[in-house]
Amino acid sequence: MAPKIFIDGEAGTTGLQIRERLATRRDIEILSIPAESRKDKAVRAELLNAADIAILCLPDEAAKESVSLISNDTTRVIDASTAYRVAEGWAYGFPEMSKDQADVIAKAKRVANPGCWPQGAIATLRPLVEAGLVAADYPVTVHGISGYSGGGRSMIEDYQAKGEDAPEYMPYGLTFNHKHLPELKAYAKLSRVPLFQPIVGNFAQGMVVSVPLQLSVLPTIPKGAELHAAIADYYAGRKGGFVEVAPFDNPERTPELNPEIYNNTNRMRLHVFANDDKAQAMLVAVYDNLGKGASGAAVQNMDLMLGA
Ligand SMILES: NC(=O)C1=CN([C@@H]2O[C@H](COP(=O)(O)OP(=O)(O)OC[C@H]3O[C@@H](n4cnc5c(N)ncnc54)[C@H](OP(=O)(O)O)[C@@H]3O)[C@@H](O)[C@H]2O)C=CC1
Ligand SMILES: CC(=O)N[C@@H](CCC(=O)OP(=O)(O)O)C(=O)O
Repeated sequence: MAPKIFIDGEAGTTGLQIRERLATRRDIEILSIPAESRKDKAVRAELLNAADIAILCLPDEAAKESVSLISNDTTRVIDASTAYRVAEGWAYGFPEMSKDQADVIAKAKRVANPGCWPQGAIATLRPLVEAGLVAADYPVTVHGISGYSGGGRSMIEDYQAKGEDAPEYMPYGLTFNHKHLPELKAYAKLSRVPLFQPIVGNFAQGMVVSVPLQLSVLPTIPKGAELHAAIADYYAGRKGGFVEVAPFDNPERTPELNPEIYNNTNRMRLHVFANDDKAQAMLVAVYDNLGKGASGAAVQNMDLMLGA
């Protein structure tokens, strides 16, 4: 029998994109909730308990409610919200993050899908921290730009309603308390909370996440090529992964840093730029906030859990 998948929140931004990605799949059965019942606890409870895998595409509180409505021992969960990303008993749903993480996810009953922002910074920083090239207590700064779909249905409606009057460039997170900080610190293996300052751009989808590095403050100053080699080695030979590393190159500018180029794919491409004379570098990840940043990652995790 085909495994049953229930997307709780299937009418939202992330849920809809998961549905689209699964629309042609014949190896799974989608349990769909009638639109008028989508917030009805009893109907949700029934579908949650009937599912082999429930994918939660809900605000944090509603995701916690869904988990509490599961009364059996068989339904496995992928949660797209922030609720469980550093919680005990939950596997972090970034399969490429380490050599064994895909196996951990494949066996897990509870998987927390990563936040869109942290994934790019974890992908570039973790290999360097593990290799000892960037100290765990280095005062990391992360910044980036995301399309407005990152803010879900309400932000999409707001940008679309404003049309040409919508802001082209809107920095936020200015209290430096973004909800992604705990997972970013934990899975990049940092001992200090990073400074994270994101931006929303007036485009729907896609993102660029950057980590500038002042290498001169490190006890041993690595060259740009060493940073690149460590990152490239880290992801080399990972079967079925979606993280790729661009060749080491030092252009003044490049069209590869267009946030929209991997839209509607699950790709994440990493870049290292450096000036060895100045002991400066910048790590950059480019991907789709709704692909590897959300819905694509959820489908990747579902496939791992199904052994597909
Ligand atoms: N957009 C993105 O790029 C990413 C989003 N996420 C996370 O994924 C989750 C979903 O986000 P997103 O799809 O953007 O958000 P949306 O606001 O687009 O969708 C959320 C959906 O959940 C529904 N919902 C709200 N409360 C309940 C409830 N109690 N019971 C059932 N359904 C409910 C909403 O209905 P209604 O609109 O009628 O309230 C809406 O359809 C969030 O936790 C978000 O933080 C994670 C990574 C990236
Ligand atoms: C542009 C924008 O507003 N983006 C969202 C992040 C979206 C995301 O990653 O979702 P989670 O909330 O589930 O982590 C934000 O910064 O809060």
